[in-house]
Amino acid sequence: MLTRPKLSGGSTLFAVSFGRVGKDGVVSPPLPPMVDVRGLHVRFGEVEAVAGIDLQAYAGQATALLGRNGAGKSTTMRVLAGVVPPSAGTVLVAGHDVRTETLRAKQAVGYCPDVGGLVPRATPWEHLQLSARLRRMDDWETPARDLLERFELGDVAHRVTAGFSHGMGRRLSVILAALHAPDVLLLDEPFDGVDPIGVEATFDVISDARARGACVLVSTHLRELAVQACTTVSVLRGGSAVATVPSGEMAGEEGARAYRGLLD
Ligand SMILES: Nc1ncnc2c1ncn2[C@@H]1O[C@H](COP(=O)(O)OP(=O)(O)OP(=O)(O)O)[C@@H](O)[C@H]1O
Repeated sequence: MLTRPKLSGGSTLFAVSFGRVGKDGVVSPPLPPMVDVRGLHVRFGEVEAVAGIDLQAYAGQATALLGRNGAGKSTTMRVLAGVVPPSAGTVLVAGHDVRTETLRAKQAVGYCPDVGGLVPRATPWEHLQLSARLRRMDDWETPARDLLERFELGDVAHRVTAGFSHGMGRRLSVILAALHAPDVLLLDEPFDGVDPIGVEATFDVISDARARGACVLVSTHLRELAVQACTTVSVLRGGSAVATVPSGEMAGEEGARAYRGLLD
C-alpha cells in the first residue's frame, strides 16, 4: 500500500510525524510543517487545475512532486510561490498564509519557475544583482560567484541570457532561487534538459538547503532523480495527491511499477 509514509524514511520522518526523541528519551512535540497545504483548489475558468490537494513538507526535508502532464504540479508550486492565488483551501508557507500574508510568504520562498523568469537582455550577474537588491541582501557577491562556478556559468556571467541554451537557463533559474538561502526552496522542473554537471550542482543546492534547515520542494518528471534528490515523494493525479511516501519506495524497478500503478 502506498497511501501512508512508513518509518523506513528514518528518524526525520519519525520526528516530523510523531515527535522528536531527545538524548534523555523524552519525546518533544512534532515540528510544524514549513509548507502546509489543506484542501487546495485552483480553478482557471472551467478548468480545475488543482482539485483538493493536501500536502505537508518539513524543515530539512526535500519533497518531490511527481505526476503526469497536467496533474497540477506547477500550479501547486505557483500557489506556494505566491504567483497564483488559491481558489479555495488554506496554504501556509513558513507559517504565513499566502492569501493574507502574501509578501511575508513570498519573502520566505526561493522559486525556480518551470518556464520563463529570465530577462533576455540581462546577464546572469545582472539577474543576481537585481534579485539581491530586491531582497536587500548585503553580502551577496561571494555566494553569487560561488553558485555561478558550481553551475559552470562563471564564464558567461556577463553575457546576455538571450543566447543561452535551455539547460543554461534552467541552471541560472536554480541559482536565482537559491541565492538568498530561502526557508522554502521551490524548484519546478530543475533537471529538465540539464547536463550531469548541472544535475550534480542542483543536488548540492538541495542538500545544502536541507542541511541549513530549509524545506525543499521539487517538481519533476524524472522519477529516479526525484528519488536521489528527495526524502519524500508525493504523487499527483488529476489535481489531487494520491500518495505520499518515503522516496525509497519509488526507487528501481519496483518503484517504477508502483509509480505506474498510481498513475493508471
Ligand atoms: N493559466 C492557466 N489557464 C488555464 N488552464 C491552466 C492554466 N495553468 C494550468 N492550467 C491547466 O491546469 C492543469 C494543470 O496544469 P499544471 O501545469 O499545473 O500541470 P503539471 O502537472 O505541472 O503539468 P506538466 O507536467 O505538463 O508541467 C492542466 O490541465 C493545465 O492545462
